[in-house]
Amino acid sequence: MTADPVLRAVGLTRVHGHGDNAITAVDGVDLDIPTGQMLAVTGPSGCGKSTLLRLLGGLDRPDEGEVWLGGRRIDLLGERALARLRRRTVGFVHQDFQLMDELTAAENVELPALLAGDAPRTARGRAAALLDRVGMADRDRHLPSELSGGQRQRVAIARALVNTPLVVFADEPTGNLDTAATHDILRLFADLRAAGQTLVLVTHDERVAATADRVVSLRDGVSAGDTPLVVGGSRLGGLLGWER
Ligand SMILES: Nc1ncnc2c1ncn2[C@@H]1O[C@H](COP(=O)(O)OP(=O)(O)OP(=O)(O)O)[C@@H](O)[C@H]1O
Repeated sequence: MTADPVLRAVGLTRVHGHGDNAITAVDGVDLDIPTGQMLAVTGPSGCGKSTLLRLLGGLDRPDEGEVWLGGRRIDLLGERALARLRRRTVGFVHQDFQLMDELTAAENVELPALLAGDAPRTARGRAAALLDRVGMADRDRHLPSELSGGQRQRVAIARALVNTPLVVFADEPTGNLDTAATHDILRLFADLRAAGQTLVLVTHDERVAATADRVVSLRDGVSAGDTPLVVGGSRLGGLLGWER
C-alpha cells in the first residue's frame, strides 16, 4: 500500500444491469494512486476501463467497495455533496471533448469555475491563463465548431484544469485524434505530470500507455497486471522526442 495516496479504490465492484443481463464490469479492484502519478488503464474493449474511471471520478457509484479521494471517502456522499466535491476536485476529459457548442473556447473553460462559485472576473482570468498554457490563447473566442479536434481537446483539458482538481481523469483522450494531434495532447499531459498533476488515463493505444508512470491492465473487470514504468526518465522523453 502506498503512503497517503490521493486516490484509493478498495474492493471496487460495479454490476451493470440486472438478473440474466447483469454484467460485472468492475470486479474487486484495489488501487492506490499517489499524488503526481500518471496512471494508464488499458485492456480490451468492454473490460471495464470506462466504468472504473467513472467510479474513481465519482461519476458513478460502486455496488461494493470504497473510493477515497483526497483522504475523503466519496462513494457514500449524497448527490449534492458529491457533485460539489467533484466540481472542486475532479477534472474530466472525454474522447469526444463534450464542449458546449454554443459557447466560445474561453466560455467553455470559464463555466466550471462559475458553477463552483468563482466571480466572473476570476473565472475569466483563470480561463485565459489556462488557454495560454494549452497553446490556445489566440483561439479563445472561437466556437468549438471552428476548431480542429486537437484544438478542441486542448480546450477540454483547460476546462478540466480550471478548478485546480486533485486528479484529472481522461477517457480515451486521443481516441478521435490523428497522430500529430495525439502527439500534442501527450506532450501536454506530460507537461501537466511534470508540474505535479495526478492523471488517470484510459486508453487502448499502447503509445499513450507508454507515456505513463504506471500501467494497470484490466481483463473482465479484474486487474490483470500493474506495471510501473521508468518514471521521469528516458522512456517518456524518448517517445516524445525530447529530453526532460
Ligand atoms: N450503462 C450500462 N448498462 C449496461 N451495461 C453496461 C453499461 N456500461 C457498460 N456496460 C457493460 O459493462 C462492460 C464494461 O464496459 P466499459 O465501457 O466500462 O468497458 P471499456 O473497457 O471502457 O470498453 P471500451 O474500450 O470499448 O470503451 C461492457 O460489457 C459493457 O457492455
